[in-house]
Amino acid sequence: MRIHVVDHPLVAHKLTTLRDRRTDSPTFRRLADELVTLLAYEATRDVRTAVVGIETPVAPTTGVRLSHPRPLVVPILRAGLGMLDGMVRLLPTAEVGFLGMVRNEETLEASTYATRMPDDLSGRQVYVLDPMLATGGTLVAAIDLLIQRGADDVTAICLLAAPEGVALMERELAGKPVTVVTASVDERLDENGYIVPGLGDAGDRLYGAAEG
Ligand SMILES: O=P(O)(O)OC[C@H]1O[C@H](OP(=O)(O)OP(=O)(O)O)[C@H](O)[C@@H]1O
Ligand SMILES: O=c1cc[nH]c(=O)[nH]1
Ligand SMILES: [Mg+2]
Repeated sequence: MRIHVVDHPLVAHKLTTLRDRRTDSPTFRRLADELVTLLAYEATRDVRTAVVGIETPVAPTTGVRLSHPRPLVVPILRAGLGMLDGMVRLLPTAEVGFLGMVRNEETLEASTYATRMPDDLSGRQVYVLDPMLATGGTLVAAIDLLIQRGADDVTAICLLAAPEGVALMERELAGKPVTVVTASVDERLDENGYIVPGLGDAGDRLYGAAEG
């Protein structure tokens, strides 16, 4: 597994406002959207392309286009949905699948409540969107499923990560074709499994507190 922490002043600037508790939901949504586009620019450095021939108004030449099969983008509901628009703005032809996952607030175990994506991902390049890599339970389970279905290149884009989650991924996904791209690896997790300093509950800050 590889990890890439994007070191860029615009990323740091947007992340600082995102972390600020005074930032309201509409601003938080806009910043998450802008930030994912910047992270996605780095995360798609190895997106697969094919050489094509074209003609400009002046001369024939060659260029590149995204190759087939198209990349699959998988936001992890709920909070990952806040990253989808920013991602598909950069990859408008990507196919989109959905994974609904929730972490039990006491045990911190992740469970899956919805899966809507192709059964066969053989040879597919997949981009998983989840703002928070905390204990890592959610992303490990999500990526295991994608690899079981045949994905051979998985990149997780996270706004924030905790060292504990990165370590779990390194342990559980060792030797697998997985990359994590994030704006920051923070200090630690607190006793409730929240990233410190973090930004709080990403789902709640995007969409309001969830019941049930
Ligand atoms: O690394 P982990 O310890 O597994 O935690 C990370 C997960 O927790 C949050 O989801 P949450 O369960 O709060 O669901 P939500 O997106 O519906 O708010 C977050 O969006 C991640 O998916
Ligand atoms: O800090 C955290 C940890 C998990 N999920 C969140 O939304 N925030
Ligand atoms: Mg949440």
